Amino acid sequence: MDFNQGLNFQNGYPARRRSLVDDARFETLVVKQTKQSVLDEARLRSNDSSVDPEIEIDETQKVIENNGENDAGLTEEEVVLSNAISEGPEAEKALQRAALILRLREGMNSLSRVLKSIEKYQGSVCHLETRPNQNDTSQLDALIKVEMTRVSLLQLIRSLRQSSSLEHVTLIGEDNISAKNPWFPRHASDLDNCNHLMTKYEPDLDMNHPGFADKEYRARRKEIAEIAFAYNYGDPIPFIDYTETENKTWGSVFNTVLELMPKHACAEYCRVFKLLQEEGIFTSNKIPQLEEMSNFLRRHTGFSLRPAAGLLTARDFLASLAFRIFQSTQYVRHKNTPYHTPEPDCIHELLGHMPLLADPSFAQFSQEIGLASLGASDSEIEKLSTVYWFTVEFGLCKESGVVKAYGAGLLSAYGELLHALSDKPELRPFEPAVTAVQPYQDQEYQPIYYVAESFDDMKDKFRRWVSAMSRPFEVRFNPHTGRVEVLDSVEKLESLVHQLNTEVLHLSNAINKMKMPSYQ
Ligand SMILES: C[C@H](O)[C@H](O)[C@H]1CNc2nc(N)[nH]c(=O)c2N1
Ligand SMILES: N[C@@H](Cc1ccc(O)cc1)C(=O)O
Ligand SMILES: [Fe+2]
Repeated sequence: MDFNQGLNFQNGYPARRRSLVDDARFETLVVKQTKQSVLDEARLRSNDSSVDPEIEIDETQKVIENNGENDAGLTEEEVVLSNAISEGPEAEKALQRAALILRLREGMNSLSRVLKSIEKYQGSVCHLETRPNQNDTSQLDALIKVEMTRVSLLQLIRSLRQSSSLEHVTLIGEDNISAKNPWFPRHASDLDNCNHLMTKYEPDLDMNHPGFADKEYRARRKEIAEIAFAYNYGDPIPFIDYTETENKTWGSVFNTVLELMPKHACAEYCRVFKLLQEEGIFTSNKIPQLEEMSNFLRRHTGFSLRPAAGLLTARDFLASLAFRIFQSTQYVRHKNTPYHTPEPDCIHELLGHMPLLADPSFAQFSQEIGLASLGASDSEIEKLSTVYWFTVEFGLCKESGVVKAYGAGLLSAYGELLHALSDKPELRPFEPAVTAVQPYQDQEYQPIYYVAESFDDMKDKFRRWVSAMSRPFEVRFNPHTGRVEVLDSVEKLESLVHQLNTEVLHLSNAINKMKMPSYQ
């Protein structure tokens, strides 16, 4: 991933703010670069010599961990700040507004020292708040908004960090402090800013990735990711001329799923799968193009696709569902592991997710999850994505007493599908509030799956649980404008009620007409 293209800091909050889901913790640029060079070295060795790769991996891992620790003090904002400064003398002198959060050891005494430092670096204080620290009431937390040149700001932070009267200092983006008014996409075009990636399972960075030591594979993966980085809302999704190897990988997964499906997949999945075969989109000899799949979805449920460069943060991924948009990867898993891959690829998206997204009731439900995620707190996003994980990705349900799979991660990975339905894993009844706090990993087969009484029962339970979430406002997608509206005024609600009344009138007219003798 090219960090500059993949990240956008102008969209209201930096990536780290959106990805506090445990797994989704963003690496700082510094950590990433260090990791990259260590990994490059390791790769060189494992590519070009016959040294036992096991030993290499252990050693490299140690170096990564150490480096990670050393750089832990730099936040993403500080890295961005110092990068901005290095652009030239103009940039150095540009005034920057910023918010600092400080933990003061000696209460108000420390505060006066901090204010003096700000004065010394010719900064001005625009806002100041203090409160007792929640864990240790003898200490004080302060929020200080300042305005000063970027160079001075960086110097100030460094000097504050050295001060013994401060427990710690955090710099956060100026527009990132209001929890009451969080930024979230209001229109599908805003999703151009919602494509933050989690880099942990990229073949470039993860030594366990099946493509880690395959140069050609990594180049291809990168070439396809570039398409996603360059993509903007409204563009047609570029055609990919898949290689024979890629089509063969698809074919082997496709044929195995086709074989297992009648016995193991839920009815809704099987219904749309057949439709996709009839339309010639699902065939064993070629990977469907995202554009044709997007058009198919649009006709059935109004869902559409946009290309994604890799595994997205849960917040960004869920947000797009609010607009009935699914962010889909376009590259193909490594040929050596058709039965399972640690990161989503287009086989997972196409074979796993698409059939259910073309099902009207499931599409509606997916959009509701998306809407519930907009402006949700980090801990709510974490719960939401955990439930999503154990349902949409890895869910099992009963159908006339028989356990079937509806989770996309099972229907795109026959290795895991067979594992899930064997007697190896533990099966538990699906209960959103309990499932929401179950830890999971996505590198290997799951040890635990949740089984719903039925597919519909899962949707109902999930829906009820989602609507009880604590977000202090309600949102609605307006299909006429394609915008998400916050329902916060009597006027908006009145006009909505009017609109719904008109629809109800049409529905009751239809019922009355059907009841008339002339209709029979
Ligand atoms: C919301 C939840 O975390 C879920 O597993 C998401 C995460 N990011 C993703 N990103 C991509 N590209 N494709 C996916 O299927 C997902 N799934
Ligand atoms: N394991 C899935 C792909 C996948 C990986 C990670 C995820 O978060 C989701 C899906 C497969 O092999 O098809
Ligand atoms: Fe998925």
